[in-house]
This record gives sequence, structure tokens and C-alpha cells, in this order.
Amino acid sequence: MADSSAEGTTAEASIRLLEDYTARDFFLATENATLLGSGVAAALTDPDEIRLSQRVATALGDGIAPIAVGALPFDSAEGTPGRMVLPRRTRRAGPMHPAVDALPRRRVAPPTNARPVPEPRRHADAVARAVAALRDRGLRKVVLARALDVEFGGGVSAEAILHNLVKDNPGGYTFAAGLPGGRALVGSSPELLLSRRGHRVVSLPHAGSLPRSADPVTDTENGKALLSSRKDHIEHAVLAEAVVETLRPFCRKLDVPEMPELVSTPTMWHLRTKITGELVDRDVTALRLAAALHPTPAICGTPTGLARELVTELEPFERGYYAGTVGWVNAEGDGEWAVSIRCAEVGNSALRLYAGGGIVPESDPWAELEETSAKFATLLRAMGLPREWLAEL
Ligand SMILES: C=C(O[C@H]1C=CC=C(C(=O)O)[C@@H]1O)C(=O)O
Repeated sequence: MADSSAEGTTAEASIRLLEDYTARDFFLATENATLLGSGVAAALTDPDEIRLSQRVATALGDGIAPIAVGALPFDSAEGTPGRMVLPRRTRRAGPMHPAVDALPRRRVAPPTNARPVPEPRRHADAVARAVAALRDRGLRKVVLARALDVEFGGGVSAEAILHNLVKDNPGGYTFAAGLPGGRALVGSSPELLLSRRGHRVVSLPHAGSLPRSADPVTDTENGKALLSSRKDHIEHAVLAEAVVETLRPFCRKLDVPEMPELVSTPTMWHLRTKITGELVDRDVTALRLAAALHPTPAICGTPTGLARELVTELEPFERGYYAGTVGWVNAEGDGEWAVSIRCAEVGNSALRLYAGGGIVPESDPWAELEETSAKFATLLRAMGLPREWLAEL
């Protein structure tokens, strides 16, 4: 029988969950709560995400465990199926911050080798080709990503990276999801795909970005520049419209602000829209809603099918669980699903880091390359590496 415990809202309780995390587990820390799922009472994989959500609801209804946790890939057609686990043991605690600030950072040994995939210049070329394809094939937006393969002669610890990510990102959805073969998807995303609590649903789509700067004047200027950038508002509007269109049939009421707001992570400025709604049917679970929304134009594009084709054509790697979604759902159908960005797939002695950006007809290839470098910084920082380290590759 699966075991579930609420361990209180004290700082010690949430920090204990972080300290007990191992690379096979599921972990999620948000502004509101900390969750650790360990062991496997049941595991479900399915390339069809809607069917997976139904199978998960049935398993939860059978009482196998009170909660299911897991990850959906960017594109299950690439051969990576959605993967859900009903943990043997689920532990919940209150939010981690600010108590975690007092903990020392954990050391991640320096990499022995690193290789951008593709070469930076080739990513800029791909962006230029994407801009031309948007025009020729009638797309409004596509999201192109690049990867960074990093090797560690002496091994790399997902636990240490997660620890530092939690410390660095108090407002983030900081996650780790165990994957087959002892690998783990570890990251800290600013973006909530969907949360459901009772009738209330919330989505926090993010699109439109500029890097933060260590210089306060430049930093403020970047924020202001983003807020007045026509190109970024177009990129954002395509996303917000798609989220609203998908949620509308499920909701009797939707609240959508007219303009996006400016928000920040420690490494990026973004445009974000807070969309809230009231569900018509309480039987529609958080996972079912996440499966309906995914892939949004924050990580794929519009129209979805054409954008997905363009991604496959222009990116020389498979995204796997990057640009998918990670989260949990319980027997009541409540849950929380973050977009799996600002993350890395971590193995024993190597990891692959990912970063992407939305391309619209107004996009500049070199600025887009810069943007992906800035987005890598979330993980680089957790690995103890300065952003300048990228320029040496
Ligand atoms: C695809 C990523 O970010 C998305 C989320 C926020 C802003 C984005 C942008 O401005 O391009 C991206 O759509 C990523 O970090 O890999």
C-alpha cells in the first residue's frame, strides 16, 4: 500500500525533502509547496497523452496511490512516451524559501568536455531558415531550441544540481523527474502550463524574453525594452491566444488580462499572462487539461502541426522530455504541471542541457542565439559555471 504524509510547513520539513531526494525520485518545489515522490507502486507509459491521463485516473481511482507524478515529452511520435509513476511514498511540505537560502551551495565538479549541438553559427542559420519558412509556409511562430552536451570525468550529481536550482529560483517550478536508465530531468521553469484545484484552473504562459544583467541600469533598461518590444508582444499574443482557445471549451468562465505583465527569473525577463478559469466539469483532471494544452506555442509554434514539422526539420537532435511538461495529479483530479524548460537530462557522467526561443517573422538570428545562451544560464549557474563559460566553447 502506498504511503502519503504531510510533513508540515516548517522550514525543516521542506528542506528534509530536498535532502532526501535521490535521482530516481520525483521532486517539485514551488512558491506554495514541496513534493517528493519515491519508489514505484505502479508505472504507466503511453505515447497517447489523453489515453495516459485516463489510465492514470483509473489507477488513482483504484486506490493504488493517492497521487501520480511524471513527465510528458515534447513529441511522443519521436519515440519518448509520456511516463507517469504512482509513487510508493509521497511526502509533502510547505514552501522551501526563505529557509533554503541559509544552506550552503553544493559543489558540482567542473566539466571535462562540452559540445554545443548544433554549433552556435548553425543555430543562427536554422533561425534564418525558420524565418523564411514562416513566410513561405504560412506559420505565425515556431520555437527552435539548441542543446549543450556536457561531460564530467568524475560523474555528475543530479542531487547537487537540484539543490542549487532550488536555492537560486525562489519563484520557479523547480523539478526533478526520474527517467528510465537512472537518468533524471532536472530544471527550474518559470512557466506553469496548468494548475487545477477544484473548479479553479490557472495557466501562466510565458513568451517574449530578454536577459537579466548584473548591471542594474542595463537590467532595468532590458525590462523596459521587453515591455515595449512589438516583436515580443506578437510572440506572446500567439501563445496567450492558443492557451485561451484550448481552455475555453473546458471552462464556464475565463479571466484573461488584456496585456501581458513583465516578470523575471534570476536570469531572464519575460512577458507573462495570468489566465484563470472555472471548470465546467470536475471530472476533467489536471493531467487531461495539460495534455490538451501541450504543446503550446511557448515551446512549439502556430499552427502546431506545421511548427512541429519545422522543429523536426531544423533541430539536429530529439528533444525527449525537454519542452514537455512535468507535474502531478491526485485522485480528485487536482494537480500542477510546469512546462519543462530551463532543464537538463542528467546521466551518471554527462548531461544534455536545452534552451529554445520563439521565432516570429521579425526575429533576428543572432539575437535569438544570444537568447538561448542567456536561458542556459539557469542550469549553468546551478552547475557553478559563469555565463562567460559558454563563449569559450
Ligand atoms: C523555450 C523556452 O522558453 C520559452 C518560454 C519563455 C519564453 C520563451 C521565448 O521568449 O522565446 C520561450 O517561448 C526555453 O527556455 O527553452
